[in-house]
Amino acid sequence: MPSTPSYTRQLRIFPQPNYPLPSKPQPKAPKRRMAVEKASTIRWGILGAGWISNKFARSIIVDPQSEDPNTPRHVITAIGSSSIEKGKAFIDPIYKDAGAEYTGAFYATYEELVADPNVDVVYIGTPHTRHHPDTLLCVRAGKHVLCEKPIAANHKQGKEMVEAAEAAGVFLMEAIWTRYFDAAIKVREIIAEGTIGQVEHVVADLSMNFNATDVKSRILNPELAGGALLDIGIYPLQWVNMILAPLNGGQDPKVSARFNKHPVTGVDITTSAVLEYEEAKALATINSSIMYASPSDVIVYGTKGRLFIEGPSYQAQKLRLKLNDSDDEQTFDFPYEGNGMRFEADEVARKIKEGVRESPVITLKESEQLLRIMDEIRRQGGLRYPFEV
Ligand SMILES: NC(=O)C1=CN([C@@H]2O[C@H](COP(=O)(O)OP(=O)(O)OC[C@H]3O[C@@H](n4cnc5c(N)ncnc54)[C@H](OP(=O)(O)O)[C@@H]3O)[C@@H](O)[C@H]2O)C=CC1
Ligand SMILES: O=C1OC[C@@H](O)[C@H](O)[C@H]1O
Repeated sequence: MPSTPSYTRQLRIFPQPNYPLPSKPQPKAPKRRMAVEKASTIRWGILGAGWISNKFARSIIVDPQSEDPNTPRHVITAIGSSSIEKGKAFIDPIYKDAGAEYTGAFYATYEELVADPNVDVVYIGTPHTRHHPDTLLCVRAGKHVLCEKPIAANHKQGKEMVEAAEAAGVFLMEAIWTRYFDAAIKVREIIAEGTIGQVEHVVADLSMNFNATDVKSRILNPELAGGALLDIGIYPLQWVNMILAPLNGGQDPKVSARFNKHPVTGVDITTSAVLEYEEAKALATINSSIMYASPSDVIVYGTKGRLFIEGPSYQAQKLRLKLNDSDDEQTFDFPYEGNGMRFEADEVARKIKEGVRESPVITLKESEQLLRIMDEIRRQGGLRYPFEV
């Protein structure tokens, strides 16, 4: 007779993760604009006057600035765009909305922007395939860089960028802004304190109906490294990796992935992947689609309870905690004014002033790891970009 199987969980000893915090947690946004005595100023150049650059510039100029005196004050000193007219149409309304006037420079080439001595750090808001050449241009000119996500279209490009930044001795960070919200900091705290026990499974999603029809757009165009994974799938992936990678001994997770592809351009439009973090003894599922809208939540299941991160998962501000030994659910709200991109900008400014070359909240090693994972997901899904062939 075979012995009755025991479903009792074997006692497993898990290290609790020691998640990094931003160098100084952001104080709550003030209700009224306040004059804050600042230790110093950080001078931004904006490269690419497109949609997200607009959000970023607004967040650091129009939204309330951090009250922390050690967080430098943000100013924009240069705009690099395909034309001076576009640059002006981009920045003038932003400064006007802040009750000020833009007095910085305009450049019609990115090369001129990186030669401007009045720029400390460049925000790169260009399409995915431009991140590699644009970052190389900036760091080789001695500029610090905050580069939009994904930091590169593939790992080969990302590795070169990291090496170039190291060689130049400048700061480089991938703009995973999600990690700098108070809600994300709280998630790291709750898990690190062991409140939900050992993390067994993370289920993370970001799906939005883009109604994308233009096959030349950066969302659908493989020449611009389009597709759901690189544009929005990176958010569920970064949540999962933020939670599980510190418990996985530096190893990449094992990947099992499938794509639903665009009928014309072949980029992934709906993406699912199971990730196995072997050493952490945990699984994760990431889902992302540009064909439908979902609640876009993240749920972290632990042995003592679950943590629900309310969507959209790129910009969390509400958490719900349900422990096994209680019928109640605890809610945590982290409201903020504006779109919240200023929190990552604050981290960049503080780190540059501290003289360090990266942020512990999203290290360059992890950015490289995210690229390796996405490369593998694309390999299994059968998506190679034209510039990779
Ligand atoms: N953090 C977030 O929430 C978000 C991040 N993003 C990321 O930001 C990046 C840009 O996205 P988004 O702002 O939507 O893109 P847009 O197309 O709106 O803007 C990109 C800008 O890059 C410049 N550019 C340089 N080369 C090219 C090229 N070959 N084709 C098109 N534009 C070019 C243009 O500016 P110019 O003519 O002025 O030089 C253009 O306006 C992407 O990497 C995306 O993943 C996007 C949205 C949200
Ligand atoms: O980062 C992003 O988040 C929001 C989306 O609208 C956008 O396309 C994407 O790049």
